[in-house]
Amino acid sequence: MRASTGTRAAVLGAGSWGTTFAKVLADAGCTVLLHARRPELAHEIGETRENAEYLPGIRLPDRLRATADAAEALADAEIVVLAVPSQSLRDNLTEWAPLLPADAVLLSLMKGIELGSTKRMSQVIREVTGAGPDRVAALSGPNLAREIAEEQPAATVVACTDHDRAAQVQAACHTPYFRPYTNQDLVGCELGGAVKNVIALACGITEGMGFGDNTRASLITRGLAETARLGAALGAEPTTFAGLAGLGDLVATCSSPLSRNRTFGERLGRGMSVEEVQRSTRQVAEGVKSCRSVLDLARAHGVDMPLTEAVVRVCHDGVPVTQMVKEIMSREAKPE
Ligand SMILES: NC(=O)C1=CN([C@@H]2O[C@H](COP(=O)(O)OP(=O)(O)OC[C@H]3O[C@@H](n4cnc5c(N)ncnc54)[C@H](O)[C@@H]3O)[C@@H](O)[C@H]2O)C=CC1
Ligand SMILES: O=C(CO)COP(=O)(O)O
Repeated sequence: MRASTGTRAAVLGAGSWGTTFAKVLADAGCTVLLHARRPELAHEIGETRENAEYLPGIRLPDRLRATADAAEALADAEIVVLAVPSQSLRDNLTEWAPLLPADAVLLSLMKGIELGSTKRMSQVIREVTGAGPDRVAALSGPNLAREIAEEQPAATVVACTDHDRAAQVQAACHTPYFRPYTNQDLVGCELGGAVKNVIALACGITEGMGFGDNTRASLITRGLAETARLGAALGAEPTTFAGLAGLGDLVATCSSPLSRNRTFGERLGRGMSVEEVQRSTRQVAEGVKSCRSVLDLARAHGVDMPLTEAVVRVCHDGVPVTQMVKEIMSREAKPE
């Protein structure tokens, strides 16, 4: 493990993953400023060393400070971590862009595709900030926030087209419980993270309907197949989808009761409406919106994504979950 003591990091977004990753960076030796939108949350973290709303019971390290002042968070940062909901990134970043240090790495933790533009988060970051590809990275893998916050061992991928930058971020977040690998396939890693949320919704739906492990394994496997098809059309490396940002994250999210996407789907499967489920949670379940942008992206590239389409039909077209299952199962028979 390379020591990274002294690296200055800013984490923008104090939700469950932003706060957890800020802890990881601090545990790896970085000096971390965590930016919360609400001054009262920043104050509470400072006073209690806990983000009780998102991570109750987790003590945050002393090397981590919280602030509601973005300029203070970003001053002199060498690594700027973006951890807000994907659909609000463009607006948030437009506000922060003038404050970004010129050479800082911009690291996306987000797993979504922008509605309308169908852009990946790294593309939004480059467009808003003008940063070159060597400064923009993404972190993705089987990383349910609560488990990482409890220091349960896990691995992840730091993706950047520039290997040296990926290695810089890798060193900055490597701890005894968090093991980052590098990968230069940014496209594949970002797609893996965004599409697995959509497949986790499908898994949750069938779970809520009372179906078991065969159904889930079938969805995971066919979900991976359609993710890889989209990746091939967009120039991703096929091997990425067999890795942590592909299969690894897909399996974790589709299987875990901690996943917000899977839980959202489970509630739909039990009969709640999309609006009812949305009202029942404060945290972001990215797949609910990103299913539409993923499908738009697939159609623009002539890629068939039947599971993503099924999730769109339930989440946005009001199709009942029983009908969704019938539609998937009655598709034309074909070779695997
Ligand atoms: N929670 C997890 O286990 C993991 C989450 N991720 C990804 O990280 C990203 C952030 O997720 P979380 O921190 O879990 O989300 P969250 O819902 O727990 O927190 C979102 C944070 O963004 C802030 N925010 C800023 N602008 C906002 C706006 N306009 N609307 C709503 N919130 C706004 C909120 O105040 C909050 O601090 C997502 O893309 C998610 O898919 C990735 C890996 C693990
Ligand atoms: O991305 C995640 C795990 O890697 C978290 O998934 P959820 O957003 O569904 O909780």
